[in-house]
Amino acid sequence: MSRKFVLAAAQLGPIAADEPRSSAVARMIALMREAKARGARVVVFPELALTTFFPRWYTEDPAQIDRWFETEMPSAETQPLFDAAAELGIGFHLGYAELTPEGRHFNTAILVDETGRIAGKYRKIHLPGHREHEPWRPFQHLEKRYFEKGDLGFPVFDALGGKVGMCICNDRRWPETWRVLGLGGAELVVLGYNTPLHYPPAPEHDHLQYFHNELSVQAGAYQNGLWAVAVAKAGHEEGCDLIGGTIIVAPTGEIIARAATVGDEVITATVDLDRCAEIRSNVFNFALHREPEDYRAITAPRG
Ligand SMILES: CSCC[C@@H](NC(N)=O)C(=O)O
Repeated sequence: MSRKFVLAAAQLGPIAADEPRSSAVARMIALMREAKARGARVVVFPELALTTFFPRWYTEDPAQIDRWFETEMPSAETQPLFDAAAELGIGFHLGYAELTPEGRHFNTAILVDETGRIAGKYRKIHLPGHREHEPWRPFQHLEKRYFEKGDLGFPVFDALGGKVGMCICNDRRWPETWRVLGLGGAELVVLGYNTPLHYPPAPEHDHLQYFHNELSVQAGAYQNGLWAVAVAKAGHEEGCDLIGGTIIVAPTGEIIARAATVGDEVITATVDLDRCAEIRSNVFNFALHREPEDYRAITAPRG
């Protein structure tokens, strides 16, 4: 299978709280068709792409929370997305809230290959925000309340003719995420995000939200010699502004495609997985130049 292909990132604009999943799925199918028309082999959708970003609201009622979660994938409501992908022969990445048969809640993403097979699944490890209601905030960020920490590590999957790693939103800010994926051999990392423009605990950093997104993804790509795609759910959603800034980044750290809006938008780039060697055989040749004996503090237990 060719290791050179067109990759699409499908940014989503806001999803209202009362927008049915069928509407979000229809929007994604339209973006998927556009991606295919532009020659894409795979299209990457954002974190929690089926619903509004519900951790912005506090509730103690489990039923109010569970309604945002998927108990099966595909489900009746998401099957049309799988059907469209099979019809078009295109792979996709989808973020959603997962409720397992055991009653466990995860912030999850799957990678579906061009044959319709679920080739990979990841459950978010770095859960940002807080657990209890903090009424002083203009909106909540209750991922620590509504999700368990992911239990699948940072796996790397055989897909798209190469090695594909996944992470989700806040994970992208942590160099450890990228290095573990890089050590696992990832040649492409796919991720989605919901990032509010306003960060209530440190509003003096609000103007840096786009910069920090690019800084994190570009550094992760370059320092591990891999391709990265980071895809936003963007725009004014239920009173909260979410950044756009969807990007595709080469192993050199260069941004080669960037969204121009905060709405539904497809961007594409030609990805050659063999280009990872430009970095991985040189400055970040792990076998030659890494010094793990001196990195032990990184994996010391929380103190
Ligand atoms: C409250 S922390 C900042 C927001 C966080 N968002 C998610 N979804 O992880 C992010 O890292 O983009």
